[in-house]
Amino acid sequence: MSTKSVTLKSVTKTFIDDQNKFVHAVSDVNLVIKQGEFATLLGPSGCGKTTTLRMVAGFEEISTGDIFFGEENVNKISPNKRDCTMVFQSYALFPHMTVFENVAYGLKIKKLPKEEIERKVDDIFAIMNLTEHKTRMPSQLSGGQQQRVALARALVMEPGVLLFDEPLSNLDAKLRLLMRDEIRRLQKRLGITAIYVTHDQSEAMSMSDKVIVMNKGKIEQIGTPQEIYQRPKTKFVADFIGTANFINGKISKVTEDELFIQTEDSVLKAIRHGDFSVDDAIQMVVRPEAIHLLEEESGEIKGKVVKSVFMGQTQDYEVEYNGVNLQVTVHNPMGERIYQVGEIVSLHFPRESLHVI
Ligand SMILES: Nc1ncnc2c1ncn2[C@@H]1O[C@H](COP(=O)(O)OP(=O)(O)OP(=O)(O)O)[C@@H](O)[C@H]1O
Repeated sequence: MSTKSVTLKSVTKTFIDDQNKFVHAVSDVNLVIKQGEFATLLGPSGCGKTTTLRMVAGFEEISTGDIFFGEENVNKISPNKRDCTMVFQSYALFPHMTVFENVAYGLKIKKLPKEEIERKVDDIFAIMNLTEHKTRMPSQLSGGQQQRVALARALVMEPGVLLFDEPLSNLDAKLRLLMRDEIRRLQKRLGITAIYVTHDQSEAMSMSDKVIVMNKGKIEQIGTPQEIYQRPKTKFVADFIGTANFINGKISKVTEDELFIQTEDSVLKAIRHGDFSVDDAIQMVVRPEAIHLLEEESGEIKGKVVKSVFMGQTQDYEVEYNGVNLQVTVHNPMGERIYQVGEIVSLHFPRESLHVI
């Protein structure tokens, strides 16, 4: 299987809606997905992720810009000639064909010899444990099984690029988790380049080498799941991925690797990433699990507990600090001191947990 990189250069898509108005669905998207990489387009409904994927597949013509598979510009190549296959949310299996015939269909169209088709389909069935369902009709399979057949049908074509359009949305929560693992396992095993569209952040975080966060047709940030979570570039990214607390402040001192930030009543220290100057008004992002709560007398920075809820695996707090309610999560609270509503606590912000945007 010769997998390919995918490059988007200044790609835009403008639609004209029913009222003859322009809709800028995708604006100036630049992106490189390396060979064998699993990249996820993530963002809220309407951010342009499906349109981007459909342009890669060739289902949607691009308005301006270029798309490359490897070195080849595919702008003018029709979808059926592009070296990619798409797995859809709706499975899109042929209801009148058996599982075997569904998976063999694309190879038949390609006019491969019968024996080769049988060998390839059998191989993919073996990899995916689908052999026992070979002679069944799609209607005799569960949703999860149907989606696995749809995945087998895409993989058997040995495409240069594999595309996924929210493939797990129709499955129940437990099956979604299993399928995530299965897709990722197969993608790694085959070393195939994959582009995956979802609005589910945990899906994106758990599967991807690279996450591309989109908002209003533009890319907000590209990074590994860790980078996106720990070092969001914008407020939008911080807010969209996980739970984020925001603290306003002003830079009071800059050293080679640290920032000192003056808040209303205290000075906090953060690790410096990027260029900042003294007096810059900034906002810090801090995740709920990164804030430590200590007894009142243990530190200088004080807050008041306004909510304290036992959630089993965690104790979730809201702590009022400088007029803002911070979300604080303590994992594995067994054996930890539980603070009650109304108590004054000390807040500790480890410097690596404060990220300045
Ligand atoms: N054929 C079309 N004609 C007009 N506008 C369109 C068309 N297709 C998409 N749009 C608009 O383009 C924007 C981006 O749509 P797109 O489907 O790419 O978003 P999305 O992020 O995939 O959202 P969702 O998760 O809801 O599918 C939206 O404002 C949408 O209404």
